[in-house]
Amino acid sequence: MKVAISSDFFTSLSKLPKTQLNETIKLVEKFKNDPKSPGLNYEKLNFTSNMYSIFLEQNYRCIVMNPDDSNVYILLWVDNCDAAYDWAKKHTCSINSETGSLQIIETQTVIEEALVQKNSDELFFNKFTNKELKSLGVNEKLLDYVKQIRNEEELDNFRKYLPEEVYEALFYLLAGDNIEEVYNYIYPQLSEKVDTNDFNKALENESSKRRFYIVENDDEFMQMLNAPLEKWRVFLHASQRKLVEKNYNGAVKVLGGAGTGKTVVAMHRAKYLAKQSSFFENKKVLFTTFTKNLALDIHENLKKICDEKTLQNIEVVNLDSWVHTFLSKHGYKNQIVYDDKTKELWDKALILKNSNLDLPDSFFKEEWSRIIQPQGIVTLEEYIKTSRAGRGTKLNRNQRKLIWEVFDEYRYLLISKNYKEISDAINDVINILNTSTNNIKYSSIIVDEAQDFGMRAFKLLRALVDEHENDLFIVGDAHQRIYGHKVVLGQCSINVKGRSKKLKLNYRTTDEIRKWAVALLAGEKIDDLDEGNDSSNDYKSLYNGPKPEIKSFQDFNDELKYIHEYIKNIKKVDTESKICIVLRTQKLVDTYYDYFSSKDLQTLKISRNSKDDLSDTNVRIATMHRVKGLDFDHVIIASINKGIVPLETSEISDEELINKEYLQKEKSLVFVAATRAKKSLLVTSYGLKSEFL
Ligand SMILES: Nc1ncnc2c1ncn2[C@@H]1O[C@H](COP(=O)(O)OP(=O)(O)OP(=O)(O)O)[C@@H](O)[C@H]1O
Repeated sequence: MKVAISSDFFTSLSKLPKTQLNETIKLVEKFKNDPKSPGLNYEKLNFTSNMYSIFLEQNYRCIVMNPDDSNVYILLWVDNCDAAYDWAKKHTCSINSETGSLQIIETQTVIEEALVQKNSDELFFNKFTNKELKSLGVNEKLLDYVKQIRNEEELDNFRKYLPEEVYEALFYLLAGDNIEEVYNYIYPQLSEKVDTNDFNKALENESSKRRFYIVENDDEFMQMLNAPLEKWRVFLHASQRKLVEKNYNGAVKVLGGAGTGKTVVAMHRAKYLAKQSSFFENKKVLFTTFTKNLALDIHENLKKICDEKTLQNIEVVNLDSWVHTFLSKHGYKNQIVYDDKTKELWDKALILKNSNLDLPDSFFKEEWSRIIQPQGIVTLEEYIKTSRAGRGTKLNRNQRKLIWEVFDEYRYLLISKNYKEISDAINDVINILNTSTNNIKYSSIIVDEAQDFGMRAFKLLRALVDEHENDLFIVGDAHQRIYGHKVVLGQCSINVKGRSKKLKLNYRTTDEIRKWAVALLAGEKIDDLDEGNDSSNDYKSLYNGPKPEIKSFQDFNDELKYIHEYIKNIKKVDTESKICIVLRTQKLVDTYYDYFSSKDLQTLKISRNSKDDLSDTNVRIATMHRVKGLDFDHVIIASINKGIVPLETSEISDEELINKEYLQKEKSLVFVAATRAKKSLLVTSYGLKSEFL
């Protein structure tokens, strides 16, 4: 017996009134345990083959499919009696003879409506034969309609009638790919001949899994029923599922533009590994991120997709917190410090700068963070021998000696205060791990936001998991690097050769917003977290919406008033939507927060230490750094003025390479902020606007 539930069923379930919702959940539980249970009141629908209705109280019905002579039962829809019958009359659920996927097709409706927007464009799909279109999964009944589609707008109108993978295939054809390319991308695994009566097999088809869930695990299933709206929890895209459910012969790297579901994939991967209990020997899966608030959000989301036992096998923590906890357990006496605490020490150390060296102060800090710290250099001898590849200024032996005096002093000052920079603290962890008998090791490590991790962090992660099958799963996107410097995984003993993957479909952002954001980074060289480069050419979004609105104002008050009105207008039509105002600095966050709090607008600041409460509809205000990894329906990036973005800083160096990297990071910050938006993006400035606009 196989019991499955369609994604449309979840959608219809989420629209039920509370009483019917609870009743349906009870019924579904009964159904799942035994679809033939006498307690289920079945009625054969005579206007369709294979479909039945099950009675619920107060005249509600579930529509179920049970193909002839099969042991497959699929829940398709739930609604009030008339609407449920109407749905069943208008839809068929059958196996596509070309692709083998189970497709729900709306047949009895006036679908011409979707194609009313006649214009002079030629009928785009006319140039393809029926056989070609059918090979991509287009149902026989829809062929004539598909052939009337002229452009992307019409395809979008028609989208609701097409199975997702078929829409995608047509979208790629419109974008210029040929039939073979599209076929290989969407259906890479198809080879066998299709049996259109084998529903058991059809449910296992990769495309079917995007809309049918086979009920196997009770706890997991009940969790899904209680949160039916967020589809990513259950229905992964085939390209995502492929990465999750596979055994790899070592470390894997997954790249993907903003919103392509890297975090979703990483979470499902953690679940997949944590369920393989044989693999454990009491070791857990570590899921680590760069920022704390994202780790908290991920933990909340994992609770929604994992049963309790699986969840217990996963530890979710941002790496800095992990390091703090580990060291305090080991009686560490030093205080881990960040830039705010070290500034004073640098000022003192730089007094020793030799006046014969014509180098700005910023040079020393850069040299420290790019060469000395990542490579763990502690003596002059090591520094003299070290390669400084990638640094603009050349240094001879004597110059290195003179420079070292400043570093020596800076390190002395750190030691005298019992301060440790995070990378030194990480080194101490590695040393403890190497000497300790009670070695903490994980069965697997999943790394999200990998682009922001430094070299030492990766070395620590390497030390925390032995090299074996499925040891490391690293996801990231260097377009979004806003903290650290480029790291080459291969130099951290992490070999991903032959195991580098890429996600290409943006699920979050409209294509209009994606294009605007990608254009910000045009011409920048973006790395692939290893030795190569990454590109955005193959990164697409299948959603459309309004173009980003870019507005400049004379002064601050005009900008604030406009944003206020803009938000009020969104709230009128999209009352439950999540809106976020994103700013470059914390000071600006405070200013905007004070202003809007004094108006009739409910606002909240996103903090470093708390997870985002999805049910809260207050307008969020946050820095660009703080919104990393999150999503909102509407994003407003404000105060994009000259001097603020890119932020003018005394740290600007006269080394061309460094300045270029600084500018790239500032662009990445705007890129991250813009790509948080699902539906709309407003970008505002006042006075002189940023050069990025
Ligand atoms: N298969 C899917 N079906 C439906 N929604 C999905 C799917 N995969 C991802 N999403 C949605 O797309 C959005 C982006 O996903 P996610 O945060 O995992 O992307 P990301 O690549 O990690 O993004 P970023 O790098 O920009 O932080 C989320 O809202 C997520 O719920």
